[in-house]
Amino acid sequence: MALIWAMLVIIFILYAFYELLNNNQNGKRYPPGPKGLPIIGHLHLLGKNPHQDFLKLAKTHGPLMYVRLGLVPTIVVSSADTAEKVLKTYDHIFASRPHNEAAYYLAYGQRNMIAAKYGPYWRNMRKLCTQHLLSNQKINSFQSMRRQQVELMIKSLKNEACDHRVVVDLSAKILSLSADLTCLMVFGKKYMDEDLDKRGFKALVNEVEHLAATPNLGDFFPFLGVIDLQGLTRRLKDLSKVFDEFLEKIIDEHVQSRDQKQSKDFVDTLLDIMQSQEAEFQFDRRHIKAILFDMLIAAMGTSAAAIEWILTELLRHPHVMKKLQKELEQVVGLERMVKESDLEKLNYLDMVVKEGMRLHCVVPLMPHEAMEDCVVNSFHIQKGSRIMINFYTVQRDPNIWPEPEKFLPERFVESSIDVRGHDFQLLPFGSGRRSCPAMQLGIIIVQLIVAQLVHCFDWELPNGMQPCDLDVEEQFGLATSRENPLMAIPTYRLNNA
Ligand code: HEM
Repeated sequence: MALIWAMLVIIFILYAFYELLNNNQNGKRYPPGPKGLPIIGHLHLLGKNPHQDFLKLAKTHGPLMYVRLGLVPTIVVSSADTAEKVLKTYDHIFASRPHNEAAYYLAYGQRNMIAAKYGPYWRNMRKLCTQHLLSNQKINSFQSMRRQQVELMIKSLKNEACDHRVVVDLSAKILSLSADLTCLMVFGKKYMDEDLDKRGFKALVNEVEHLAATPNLGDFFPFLGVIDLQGLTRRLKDLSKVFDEFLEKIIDEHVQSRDQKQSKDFVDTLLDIMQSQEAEFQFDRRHIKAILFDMLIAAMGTSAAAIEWILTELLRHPHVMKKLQKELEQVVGLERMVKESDLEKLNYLDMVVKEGMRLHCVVPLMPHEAMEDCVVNSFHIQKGSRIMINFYTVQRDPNIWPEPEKFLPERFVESSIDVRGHDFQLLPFGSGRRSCPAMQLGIIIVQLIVAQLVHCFDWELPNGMQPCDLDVEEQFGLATSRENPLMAIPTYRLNNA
């Protein structure tokens, strides 16, 4: 009991000291924001979908809003103009990442690329990944693997569709395909549910995603990290041990079979780099494991969620689905499946994918950190602040997007706006130094799988459900996906049945 009292007194003194420091604003003008509570600041205003809560708050407080999450000063950016200032004009100031308990325990002390602080280490890691793992040449080398895996999924769906009007869990199918594509590219083989440990591969990846997205008191009150009031640190340490053993085993297997291989997965490429000592920084097994972990976590859920959302909207808008099928019939024909080389001719598909990614932002809030004091829109942002660019709000801004809640692929007719980070009103892959280094791969995977599923099957909702009744509830996470699985009835439509 005495210990608890002592701790409460320490917390109170620290808090009083913190408030004293923060109330002394030296005449600086800070961005507006809602009124906060003592100690917790604005944490109570955030629910299970914080990007939606921030959108509501931004309507009152504007495109540059100040909130305090526990002890962490946080700036929320909610317009394309302000996003451009943060991600382009002052990118050199905002390109770091804040401390993150989950990444600290799971990713070797934040040694992965996603969570690394800005500096020479991150720069070297990023250069190494973009040159050796995510280059166009490397992405193309996996083209036939992608074709085979997508065809396998179509075959399995076709077999299921033979049984009259079977309802399939499309979310699960897409996630499973995305896991297989990722594992084959990164590790050179697929991992089944029974792999990794008794909980199973996908369940553990799921757990990582869940823990990484759970608000951790240690991130908002740094001194609470060691106390682990929520029991999250214990779970994170347990998970990191399981993953570390798994990744060690994979590296050992690759070391043993290296000479017999013709095509190189990511592990082979990283082992080559380690042996050649060509990396411009100390590069050992720990770094290989951190990169492998990154690739797995960053790739699987994001692509799957984007595809799931686009199919959701196609099911909600049958006339768009029909129009896309028409384009596929004209460009590909009904005698064969879609190839990657068809994608550049599919203009309507491009519009459908852009509109799906605009309306359903898969990574709505990726945190950055200010490395120096800075003035944006005449407001002061202090060094160490967490910066959240709310891509979800930007992509639903009615001043830029008429009828922003509607799924209207036609809004991209005659428009040069694309998703590659130059147009600040549409940033599904971010922009600037910390933008997604696998943008090209992400676009290929999403376009290919959406096109294939729409080309090979007619889709119907189960139990007589009307398109407008299909829900769009979101589940915030590392990748924001559908809360409820997408269920639909496929009917094979190509002539080679
Ligand atoms: C549709 C699929 C994808 C979407 C929507 C997406 C989106 C994003 C976004 C929004 C960011 C953060 C930008 C920022 O901080 O401002 C990001 C970062 C990142 N993504 Fe992706 N991504 C996708 C696929 C992938 C894939 C397939 C990989 C790997 C194979 C990948 C690897 C990464 C990495 C390593 C980072 C961190 C970059 C850094 O901090 O320097 N992503 N992604």
